[in-house]
Formats: sequence, structure tokens, C-alpha cells
Amino acid sequence: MNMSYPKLLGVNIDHVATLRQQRGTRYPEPLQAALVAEQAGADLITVHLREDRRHIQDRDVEMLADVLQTRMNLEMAATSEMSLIARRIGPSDCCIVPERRQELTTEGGLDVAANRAYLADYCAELDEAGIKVSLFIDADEKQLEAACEIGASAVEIHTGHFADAKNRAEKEIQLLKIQHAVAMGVKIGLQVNAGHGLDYHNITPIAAIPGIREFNIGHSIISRALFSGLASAVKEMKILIQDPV
Ligand SMILES: CC(=O)[C@@H](O)[C@H](O)COP(=O)(O)O
Ligand SMILES: NCC(=O)COP(=O)(O)O
Repeated sequence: MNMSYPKLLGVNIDHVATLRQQRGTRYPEPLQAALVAEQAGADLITVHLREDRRHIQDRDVEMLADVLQTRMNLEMAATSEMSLIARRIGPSDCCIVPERRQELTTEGGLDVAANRAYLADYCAELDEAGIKVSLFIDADEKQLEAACEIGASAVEIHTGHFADAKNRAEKEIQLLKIQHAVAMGVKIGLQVNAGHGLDYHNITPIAAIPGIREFNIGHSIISRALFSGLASAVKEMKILIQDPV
């Protein structure tokens, strides 16, 4: 289906920082990755400043804010520390994500429905600072309704359960949930983005869902970059998210 808006690729560069932090070296430099990704067609750069600082560091966010030509999507937990950082640095976008210290990676969506009042105030503060807020949620009607109710303008549908599905039947179930969530999100007026665990093999059915505006993809792009170079990895993914002509 030919959509009337461009589909945007957010390249998540956390995984470049992971490699650096693992050894405490000066390389690889996430900033360099961001600039190469932008030059190769990334529409935005996504970074997750985790509370435990396991990959992206405060200095990365600060430097990126100075040099990015596109825009920064800062993923963060809904804590007061992160709100202060975001309002000081002023990324164009913030995506609020749940965080657990021991998790290997983000395991699920934010429970907006159970934390409406807190998140409404939290998002309002960012909104007042001119930051566009998105909520990282599971493909779940209750969460979409809650996101809309608290005034979020965007959501990012967590595609990790789809990516992790062990067999075809489970994948189909997860895909249907995402399709339904995207349609509902668009209907109630939200900008709908998607991300987590998307790769060169599983992106096609997700990219084919009408209504998804931005795809935030990191791990698979940085992994492919090891063998084909970052610019080529970004260009290849950018092609895959577009509708076939
Ligand atoms: C929220 C999300 O999906 C991203 O932040 C991404 O997964 C980053 O990688 P880590 O989960 O390894 O921090
Ligand atoms: N919000 C999802 C994201 O930024 C990238 O996730 P992943 O591709 O690294 O799993």
C-alpha cells in the first residue's frame, strides 16, 4: 500500500556505546556512528540513557544534542533525574520506557493505564519544555486508551514480543496484535511508531502495517554494520521500511 507520508528510520546507537563501555575505551564513538547514520539516511537518532548508564552516557547525549543534523529521540525511564536531564538538554523527542535494572534489554511496554496521574504530570512537564513525548507501550487497547487520555501525542508500539516469537503461529498472533494496535492508535489520533527487536528478516510485515510513522531500530543495524559497514546497514534498512513501489 502506498502511504501518503514518509516512513522514518530512527537509528538506535546504544549498541555502539555498549561495546565501548564493555572495555572502558575511547572507542567506538557513538557520536561518529550517529553522523554516519545520518549521512546514510537516518531520519533521527535514538539513544536510551539508562539509569544504570550501561551504554549511553550523559556526555554522549550532550554532545549529540550539539551536533545532530536530524533530531534526537531520547529514551528514558520516567524518573525525576531523567526529566531534569531531558529538560536541560532539550532533545526534540523523548520516549518514556520502563526499566528494570537486571534486564538484558527492555522487556515490555510501559504500564500507562496503572500510572495515569503520574505519567500525565511527567509528560506535561516535558511538553512544556517543548519536547515531544512518546510512550513505549505494548500492543494493548487499554494502554493506547490511557496514552490518549493522558495527552500523549505519540506512542511507540513494542515489537519485541513479535520479534521473540518462537514459532509461526505465535508470530502471527503478535503481528495481529500490532496491526490492531496501530489501527486503533491512528484512529484515536496518536502518532504511532514501532520498535524493539526489529531486524532485516522480520521488518517486512511490520513495515507493511499502514499507519506506522517511525521505526526505531538499533541492535540489528549495528550488528550488520560489523560486516557491511554502518552506512550500508542503514541504507538497507531504510529501503526495507518503505512501501514497495
Ligand atoms: C526501549 C528500547 O527498546 C531500546 O532502548 C533498546 O532496546 C535499547 O537497547 P537496550 O535494551 O540494550 O538498552
Ligand atoms: N525503541 C526501540 C529501539 O530504539 C531499538 O531497539 P533495538 O532495535 O535495539 O531492539
